[in-house]
Order: sequence, then C-alpha cells, then structure tokens
Amino acid sequence: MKIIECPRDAMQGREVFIDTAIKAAYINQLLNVGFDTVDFGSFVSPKAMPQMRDTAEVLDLLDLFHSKSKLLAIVANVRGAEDAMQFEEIDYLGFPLSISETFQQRNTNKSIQEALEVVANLQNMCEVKGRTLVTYLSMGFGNPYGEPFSADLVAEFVGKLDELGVKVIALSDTIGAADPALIEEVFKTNTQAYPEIEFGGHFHSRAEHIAEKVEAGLRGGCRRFDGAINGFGGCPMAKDELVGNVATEALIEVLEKNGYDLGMNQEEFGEAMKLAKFVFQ
Ligand SMILES: CC(=O)SCCNC(=O)CCNC(=O)[C@H](O)C(C)(C)COP(=O)(O)OP(=O)(O)OC[C@H]1O[C@@H](n2cnc3c(N)ncnc32)[C@H](O)[C@@H]1OP(=O)(O)O
Repeated sequence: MKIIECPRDAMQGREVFIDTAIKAAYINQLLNVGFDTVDFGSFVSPKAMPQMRDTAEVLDLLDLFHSKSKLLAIVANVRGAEDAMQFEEIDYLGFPLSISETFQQRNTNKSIQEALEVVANLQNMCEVKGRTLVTYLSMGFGNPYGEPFSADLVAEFVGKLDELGVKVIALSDTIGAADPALIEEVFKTNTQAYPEIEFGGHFHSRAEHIAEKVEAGLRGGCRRFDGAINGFGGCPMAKDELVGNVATEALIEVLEKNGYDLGMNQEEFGEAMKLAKFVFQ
C-alpha cells in the first residue's frame, strides 16, 4: 500500500506566496513521516502557477538523507521535465493528462492529442534517465463542462497510455464528482485489464465522503492513494468549484481500519499536522 502525500497540491492554489523556507520546512517534516512518496513541487510556468515558482530552491533545502520517501514533481511540458531531470533526487515526474478537452486546455494550454504527444516524449525521457512517469488522468470520473465521460472512455485513455509504456496512472477525481460505485467500477475494469500498471487514486472529497471513496477504490484494486494533510488543496485550474484533497489523516484511518499496516511514524505525523496549521493559516 502506498500513500502519496501532496503538499504541492495543497499549496499550489494559495494566493499568498508561502515563503520558500516555510515550504521546505513543511516538506522536510513530511519526509520524516514515512510516506511512500511526497509530491513536493512542480516545474511549470510561473505565470500559470505562481506559488510553485520556487520549486528548485525548495529542493535545495530538503533533507533527503534520512527519508525513505521518494520525490515526485509535476511537469506540464518537455521543458519542465528537462528542468526536473537536472535533479537526481526526483524519482517520479507527474504529468496531468485529462479526459476533458476543456480542462486539458485550461491546465496545459494543449489539446488532448497534443498532451498525448507530450506524454510520449516524457515517457521516453524517463526511460532514458531512469525515472518513472506518473500520468494523472484528470477529470477521470466526470467533468463540470458537460463533456462526454464514461468508464469506457477512461479505459480507452488507459489503453493509449499502456501503448506508450506508461507504468503508473493516477485516476483523478479533480472536482470531487465521483461516487463510490463509479470509483469501484473504473478501478476494477482497469486493474483487471492492465495488471502490470500501477493505478493510483487521486480523489478530491468533502470529509464525510472520504471513507466510502477510499473503500470503493480498495474494492476496485487501488493500492496507491494520494492525500494532503487536512484536506487542503484542489486544482485552481478547474475553477468552478474547488474541492480539497482527501485528508491524509482520514485516509490513514480508513486504510488502517481495513487492515493495512502503513508503517508511519505517528509522532512525526503529529508534528506535520501541527506545522500544517502554521503553513496554511
Ligand atoms: C490537476 C493538477 O493539479 S495539475 C497541476 C496544476 N497545473 C499546472 O501546474 C499547470 C501548468 N501549466 C503550465 O505551466 C502552462 O499551461 C504550460 C507551460 C504547460 C503551457 O502554457 P503556454 O502559455 O502554452 O506556454 P508557452 O510555451 O507559450 O510559454 C508561456 C510562458 O511560460 C514559460 N514557460 C513555459 N514552460 C515553462 C516551464 N516548464 N517552466 C517555467 N516557465 C515555463 C515560457 O517561458 C513563457 O514565458 P514568457 O511569457 O515570459 O515568455
């Protein structure tokens, strides 16, 4: 079972700039907890995402020596991937592909077809440089724009990514629209059809729906979940309604209740929760 903690997602939509040293202190604390991966920053246009403009400087301040966590950075084009790959410390590059044409344009100023070409390039770059590409399928459970969506359409996208050699796909409910039955169906279909691909669940959810969504993911075969402490975050590019991430503390509770031993350091997690209050005040 893998938990991916996403301070990047928690921070990126904040209008007030979070000081570089504060970002680094928070991420350093998260690195002590024992998460599989920390999605710590992004190498994207500072005009598109001003909060993340200091990702390289943050990275310089991270203490990775004592951490078992891997680092993931989001990139939205080849240039961002080249920048991220300057840093040996980054294991995973994450790219936001979308099932929604509108969201793909809003988020990366590209059509889905163009974005798939970027995925192909990034996958090649990752193979050459020994990194792993995580492709997020955003609006993976429906979209607010009235565009076509179905579980079959998700499977079609997964098929295209499989052809490109992508090994990790995070099915993302960008706006928190998914109900448990749909989550279970989408995961089940894809985990059964592509056993060699690791599927992640990146859900946005109000607190009261977290348990049912995570349990639906578990039933569908998901063993990789994204979360953010306190449920902060939400994609500012989706605009219409910002629903926060799955709160990590709730995610941990549900997974433990379902019998998973996550091997987390509770004390360090408690410290991270305290620090989060200060960072996101
Ligand atoms: C669901 C999620 O939460 S995903 C994560 C959240 N979303 C994001 O981070 C969105 C990121 N999106 C982007 O960065 C942008 O949409 C882009 C760069 C992919 C495409 O935007 P475009 O405007 O088409 O890019 P274009 O190539 O024309 O460049 C525009 C400007 O950005 C700069 N830029 C482009 N790519 C990068 C990059 N990787 N790093 C830094 N700057 C960049 C260019 O230099 C240019 O700057 P200028 O206007 O000063 O000359």
